[in-house]
Amino acid sequence: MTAAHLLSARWIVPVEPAGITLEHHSLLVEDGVITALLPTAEAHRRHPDVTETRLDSHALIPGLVNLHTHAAMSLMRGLKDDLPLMTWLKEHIWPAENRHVSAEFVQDGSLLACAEMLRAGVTCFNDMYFFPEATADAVLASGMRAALGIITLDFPSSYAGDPEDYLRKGLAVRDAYKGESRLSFTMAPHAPYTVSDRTLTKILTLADQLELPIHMHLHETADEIAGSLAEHQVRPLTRLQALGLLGPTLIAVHMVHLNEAEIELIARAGVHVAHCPSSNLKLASGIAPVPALLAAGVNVALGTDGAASNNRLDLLNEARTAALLAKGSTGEPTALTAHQALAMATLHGARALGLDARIGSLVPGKAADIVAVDLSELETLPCYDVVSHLVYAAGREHISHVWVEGELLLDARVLTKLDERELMAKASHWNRILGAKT
Ligand SMILES: CSC[C@H]1O[C@@H](n2cnc3c(O)ncnc32)[C@H](O)[C@@H]1O
Ligand SMILES: [Zn+2]
Repeated sequence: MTAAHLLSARWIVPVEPAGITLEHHSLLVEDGVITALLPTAEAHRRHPDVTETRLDSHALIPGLVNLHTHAAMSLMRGLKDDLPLMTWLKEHIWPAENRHVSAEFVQDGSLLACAEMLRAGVTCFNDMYFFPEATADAVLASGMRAALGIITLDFPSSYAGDPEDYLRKGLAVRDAYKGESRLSFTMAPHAPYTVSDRTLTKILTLADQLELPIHMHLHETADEIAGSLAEHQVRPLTRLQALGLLGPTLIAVHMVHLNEAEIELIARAGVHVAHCPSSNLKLASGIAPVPALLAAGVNVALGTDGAASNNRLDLLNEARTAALLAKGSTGEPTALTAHQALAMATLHGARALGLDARIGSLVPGKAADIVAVDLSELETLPCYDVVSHLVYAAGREHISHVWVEGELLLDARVLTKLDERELMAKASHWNRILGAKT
């Protein structure tokens, strides 16, 4: 996109202010930033010489924010299905990771995931995986944004030997990519059952010193709670509270098993929740109490989790699933509206990452991270309510264009910076390696 550009669309859903859909409006984008949102006729009068992209049957929405994934696990999609979390992890995923995960694996898997996410309208994702430097390179090649986890586990992997080693390596990656405006970092202890009190305390100190969010799986399964009661005599949240981890920098992933007191506790502490409905359903972990969390004032956003447990990196589908689950589990059709679901897929994720001053809605002053959805296909006709269609009727196949900082990354469903054939060849290569019987 040139220095100044008009994006004119049939509809614009800015997400902020909430509940608004504008018809026949334009976004003026200058040097990657939205500088005006105005009626198209007025935009033509005021800016007659500015180049324009006309999207006459499309809705423009903010880029989607995937608040929890393991991008490189796209190469493990469908490797092992239909198991509960701990059997899946201990008997299949962790052994496969120990044998196969390298910087090359992570780079190829992350590129594949970036391609899939861009084609699904995701412009920013919050990642937690081994070799984050390889994910960083993939993100920069794709043009997306990402928050990368400085991961920690108390056991060794093909990436690091002990918690100090994990932290040293992760912090070095953060130093190496300083100044990359599309990258940020989080402290990412894997889960309460894989990280000790001593390591968690160290991570909290680092997070405070470096002003980084903390990204952690939490209260995912009933077994996790039972294990914590057996080992620590308290539930995981109580343990983290005692360690001082509960606060507005914590992004707690899953939060399926919560009692009323815990919902109040995290609301008061300002903890953010990454709700991953498809992963929770597929691993039979349970259903997170999202309506109760929202009623308590918790910022709830959406994640796909990795492609090995979902098996799609499709955030619009998570918005639909979240809305349907909330209604079905409460018997209340207004428990989670389409507008709320879209806000969870955009602004709420940006807020959890501390990026809501820059992304998450289409308002002047924010970066031009924009998605165009084509609503002229027969699956989305007729159209009475655009937001209803975005959440309940449209699919990722209707996403036509994606921009990050005004840079066109998906043009009529074609990736502009990534080579789809090369990605497919790499996926086949790893398919042969991980699929080989030994
Ligand atoms: C420290 S790198 C991330 C680590 O997490 C594993 N993982 C993937 N999905 C889940 C999940 O739903 N709960 C817990 N852990 C998960 C992944 O395989 C890596 O080992
Ligand atoms: Zn996860």
